[in-house]
Amino acid sequence: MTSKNITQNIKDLSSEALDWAVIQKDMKNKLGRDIYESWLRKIDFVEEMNSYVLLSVSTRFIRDWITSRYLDQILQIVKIYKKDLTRIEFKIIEKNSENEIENNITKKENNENVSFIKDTYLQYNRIDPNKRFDNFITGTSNKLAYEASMKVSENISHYNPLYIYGGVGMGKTHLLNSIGLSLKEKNKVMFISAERFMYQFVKSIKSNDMVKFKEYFRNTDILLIDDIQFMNGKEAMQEEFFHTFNALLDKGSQVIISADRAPNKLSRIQDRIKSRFAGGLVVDIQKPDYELRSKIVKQKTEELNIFYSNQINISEEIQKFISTEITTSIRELVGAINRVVSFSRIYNKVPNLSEIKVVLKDLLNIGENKVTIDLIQSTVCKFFKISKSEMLSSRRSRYLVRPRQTAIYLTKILTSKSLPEIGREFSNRDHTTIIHSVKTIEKLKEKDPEMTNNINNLKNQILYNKENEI
Ligand SMILES: Nc1ncnc2c1ncn2[C@@H]1O[C@H](COP(=O)(O)OP(=O)(O)OP(=O)(O)O)[C@@H](O)[C@H]1O
Repeated sequence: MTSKNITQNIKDLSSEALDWAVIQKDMKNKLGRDIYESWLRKIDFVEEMNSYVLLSVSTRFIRDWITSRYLDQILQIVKIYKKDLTRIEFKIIEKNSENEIENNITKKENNENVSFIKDTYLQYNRIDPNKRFDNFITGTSNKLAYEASMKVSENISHYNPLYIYGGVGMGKTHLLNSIGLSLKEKNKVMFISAERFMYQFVKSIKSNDMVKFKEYFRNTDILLIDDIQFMNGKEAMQEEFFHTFNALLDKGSQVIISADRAPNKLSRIQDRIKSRFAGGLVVDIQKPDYELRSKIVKQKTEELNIFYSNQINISEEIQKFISTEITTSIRELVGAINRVVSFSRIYNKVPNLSEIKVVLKDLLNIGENKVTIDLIQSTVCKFFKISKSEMLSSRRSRYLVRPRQTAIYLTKILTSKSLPEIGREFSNRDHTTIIHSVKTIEKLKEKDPEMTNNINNLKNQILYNKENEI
């Protein structure tokens, strides 16, 4: 199997019809089970046109939520299978029959004296048996977080709350899960992501089930809450969380929190909550150094080799290549090994180094992507001869609006930032302003060659530090 064949196989995928079930599976893997179950599972496929795909959801709220947070990632996944699709459109199709079914279930369960709401939580309280302390590999960057998690599992309320933070894919969920696993025999454990907490919270308000919601969360012995940064800006949810949190600490329950940043860096989260977080034990997980990366690669390769009865022998050279090149996160590292193993099983041979480069192309690119919003803003400001404070101001003079829209457009196409993230970097503008800016520039590009020229020029400067080539 040559690199050309592999590339061809990847290309061949584009000629097949879009299989929504496959895309849903990818969304689940890429964005995680919680986000998938809460929002993405509700998306139905309607039809595929030349350049866009039409999907449906049942309410405007769900559409807006998905559009503002996950649209980019969904499009990226869709493009893997159909690179010609450039847009996703949503249609609202109300699902009365689904609501009726849900109401009937509620009634049935109420009759049987089983709390509907409680069961709903339990469905999402699944602890993953594969993420344990004994398969968490430690190194300098995560040792402290690991040891603190072990301590909490041995001695509840010793450090309360325990707050673990670190970048994406560094092992925070793995540690929270391990704590949950080791304490669940003797304690009532609740493991939930902040996103799911929010979803249940909104659902309980809508269905007048707040009492049960409060009771359920306040009755737990161990509350593990993942990705707390997600609460940003959601005042009502923060209020509820704060009271739940205090009630739990008062009764001696253990609270463990994970986030992508330190408590004092959390944005749009009430100060009293941040200060509560900072009052417990705060530990971070840093980026893995080479030593840890190579330990993980070695151990995971050995595990998989044993699992597949010694049929997969990934050479030291390849192990070293992966450990050196994939530095972004442990998730990428583990993903890379899994991909190499899948390749070996499909093609019945271990890939050589040049094949590895094809198989892991997208992962290897991640580390090289150095385009930041700051770079885009500065380059655009220099190009249009305006200052950065003018660009970020709220002034609407024409000589500022176009450069601002251009910078927003370039951020959208050159980075993987979501619309709200881009909005925040442009002085907290709303995501609808961001959508409007992108659409305006797209339209202008179609009819104004000067605009196309400017955009190409700017793209070159940002990506390659060159002025005139594309
Ligand atoms: N030290 C480690 N040893 C073994 N596996 C690890 C380690 N750290 C992370 N992993 C694995 O890497 C993957 C990503 O880890 P995890 O989901 O815990 O990251 P995270 O920090 O919670 O990321 P996110 O912020 O995206 O939720 C998981 O499959 C996890 O089991």
